[in-house]
Amino acid sequence: MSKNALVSFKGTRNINTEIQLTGSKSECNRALIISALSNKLVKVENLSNAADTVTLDGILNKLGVESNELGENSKLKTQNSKLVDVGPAGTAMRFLSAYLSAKNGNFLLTGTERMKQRPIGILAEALKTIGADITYTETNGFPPLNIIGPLNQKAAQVKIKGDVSSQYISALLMIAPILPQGLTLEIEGELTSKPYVDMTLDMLAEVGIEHSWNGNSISIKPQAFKAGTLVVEPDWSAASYWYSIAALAGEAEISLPALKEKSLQGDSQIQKIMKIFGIATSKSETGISISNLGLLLETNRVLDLKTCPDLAQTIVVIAAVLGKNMSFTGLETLKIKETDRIKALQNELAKIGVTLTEDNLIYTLNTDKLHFPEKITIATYEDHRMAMAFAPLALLINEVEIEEMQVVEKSYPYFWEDLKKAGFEVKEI
Ligand SMILES: O=C(O)C1=C[C@@H](OP(=O)(O)O)[C@@H](O)[C@H](O)C1
Ligand SMILES: C=C(OP(=O)(O)O)C(=O)O
Repeated sequence: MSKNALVSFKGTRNINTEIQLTGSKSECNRALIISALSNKLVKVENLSNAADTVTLDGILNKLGVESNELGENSKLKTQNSKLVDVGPAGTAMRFLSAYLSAKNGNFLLTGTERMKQRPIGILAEALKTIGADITYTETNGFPPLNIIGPLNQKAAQVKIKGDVSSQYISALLMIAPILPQGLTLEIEGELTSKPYVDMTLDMLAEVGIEHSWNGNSISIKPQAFKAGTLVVEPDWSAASYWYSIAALAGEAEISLPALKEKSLQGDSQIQKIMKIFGIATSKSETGISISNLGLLLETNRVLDLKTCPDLAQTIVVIAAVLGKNMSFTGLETLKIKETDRIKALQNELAKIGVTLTEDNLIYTLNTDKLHFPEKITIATYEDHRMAMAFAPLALLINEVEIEEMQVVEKSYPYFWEDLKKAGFEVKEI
């Protein structure tokens, strides 16, 4: 049985701290795949300690050692598939589906029970069109996948739906340069989480891979990776919890070294979004610094979060506890993440009298019955972001119990230590 965290904050709600955030898991997981595809010509610096990154790194290292043992050019003769378990890591599942299709071997790619409910058919079918040998071993369209590589390229052009997960597109773009005919993706429908596709293309460009993007079509020709080092920046999604702490504190001055205002990560737009909650961001000598100006702007507006889905829980919870009846769009993909994040938010916000209701894909908070009990217990649904989005409530509620505290490992393993550093009391119970 895993432990819960009992979080509290004693004394005046004044936060003055410096937090060194771990590397971005999105950048890391791309860097690791690119490094493996380049046969280690590309190096990675500032690897994250996020469990999703540690898992992917471990898998790629193990596969690398095994393929070296067999010799560079020998075809794997094994009949039995090799088990590759990504646990809860969505990027690892999606990126490895493409990577393993291009590799020599017979793999059973699987993950947690939740991973088996997260759709992968759009990516798997696109890979099959390109020539991959993939079968669903349990449910059509969902992991686990049996992948027998390397693929024999049949098509260089593939249509792919863009509105379910950008990770499918990133996965395909990363293997494109090593495909004999390269790849053109024709994106159908609106592209969700677009900054993550930009991040993929920018990181590929850093190691010499060129692309063209015209209208809805992205092309990458077969080409070689250039030797180089991909240096990972701190995680902006993790930074969002410090914006939340700043917003709920009376006074706050939080320094986040090494973060860049202009980042490859789309979640850096938290800087702009948080202005409406009175949080200012400034450049410091070491990184960035955030402070609470105590000024709340007019929040009677609709915020579109399609380009930053991982910020949704943070922002919805901040608006809820500050009593802002805001509306949000672009939340469609939240239902297929670590949990159904809409349901999880609705359940947990109900505990402070707040509702989140949907009408025509517009989600609206009603905070008219907002109240803060003496103690609240938050369920986390195997979702790191539920734990981290709700923990800052300890600035407003005497005791906040966060169930299954280890969930934060997925992207921000030192979250609880960092909270303590900032003056929170965190007891494991
Ligand atoms: O490519 C990435 O690194 C990610 C893309 C996003 O997923 P979707 O594209 O499925 O929205 C995001 O939610 C996830 O945490 C990381
Ligand atoms: C959705 C997330 O991750 P993934 O899809 O990689 O599991 C996340 O980190 O919020």
